[in-house]
Amino acid sequence: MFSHTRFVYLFIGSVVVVVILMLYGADVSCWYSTASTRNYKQRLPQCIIIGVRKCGTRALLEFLGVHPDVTIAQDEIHFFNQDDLYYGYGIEWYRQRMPYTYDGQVTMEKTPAYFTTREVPERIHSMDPGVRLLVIVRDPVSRLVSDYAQTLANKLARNKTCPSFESMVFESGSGRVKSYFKPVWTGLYHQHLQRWLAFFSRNQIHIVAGEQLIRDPYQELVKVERFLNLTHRFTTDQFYFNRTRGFYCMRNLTSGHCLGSSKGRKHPHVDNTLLMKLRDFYRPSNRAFFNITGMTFDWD
Ligand SMILES: Nc1ncnc2c1ncn2[C@@H]1O[C@H](COP(=O)(O)OS(=O)(=O)O)[C@@H](OP(=O)(O)O)[C@H]1O
Repeated sequence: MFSHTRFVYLFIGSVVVVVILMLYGADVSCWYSTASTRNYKQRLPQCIIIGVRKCGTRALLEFLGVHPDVTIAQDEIHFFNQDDLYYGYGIEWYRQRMPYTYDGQVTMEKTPAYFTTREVPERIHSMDPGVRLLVIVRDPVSRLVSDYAQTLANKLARNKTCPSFESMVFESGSGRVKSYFKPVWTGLYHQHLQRWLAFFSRNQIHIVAGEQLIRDPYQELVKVERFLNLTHRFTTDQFYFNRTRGFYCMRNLTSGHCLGSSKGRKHPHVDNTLLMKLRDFYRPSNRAFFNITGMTFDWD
């Protein structure tokens, strides 16, 4: 038999343990509210980061995941862009790839290939015409060099050689930009966005400035918070600048977390005349993009 005093000690001890766990960031809500009352289940995403590849999609997703009302799918799902594979499995397959969420939380996934794949806007629209979309963009010239840096790193990791940036991006005889080369046309943001606007209204699509997310993540995240009608829960101290990485990382009560080493690679040197040619190539598309979005960026 427990004495009265032992019971009091046990009770106080349990409260102390719970408080310590909460201080260390553990979610103990499930201990006092049953899963069924808060409807804990897998849901289709109410918000998708659709692109653009190499513009900061992973940083955006993980930073948004810091918000208590956002739950993110860790992997890129590629459901809507993989015709013969995943899309054929049906929407239930997709739902099962999503994290569990409570009522009122936003489920989010990111697959950058959605932005440039022709069939995807219609497919996402048929899943949910009211879905919110996030598009993060960056200077298309740096985006292209970043894409090349990734190809180069992957080849080197497999002990393979990689053609030069110049030979991949420019035609050998004429020196013209290979506009038909996927890494090049990915940066023609206005063309892709037009296809999305055939299915979604402009106010369903929020554009995130990639360079700004690098410089000051908090400010860009607050804009997304507003776009998604989330309660304001971001604070500046959730993000800290890591000098070694040269990027902002996330902080919780116990530790910090930076993105993996494949994010923020050193870019290979590209000759200035090639960069100038690429700037000329992208300029009309950039301007069309600024017109459609009603936004301007410091790349032109
Ligand atoms: N906080 C933080 N940490 C690290 N990296 C950051 C961060 N914020 C933005 N970025 C930029 O993200 C670029 C990679 O973009 P993505 O995540 O969209 O790449 S991918 O398409 O998923 O492969 C990556 O591009 P590169 O610098 O060219 O590697 C980064 O510039």
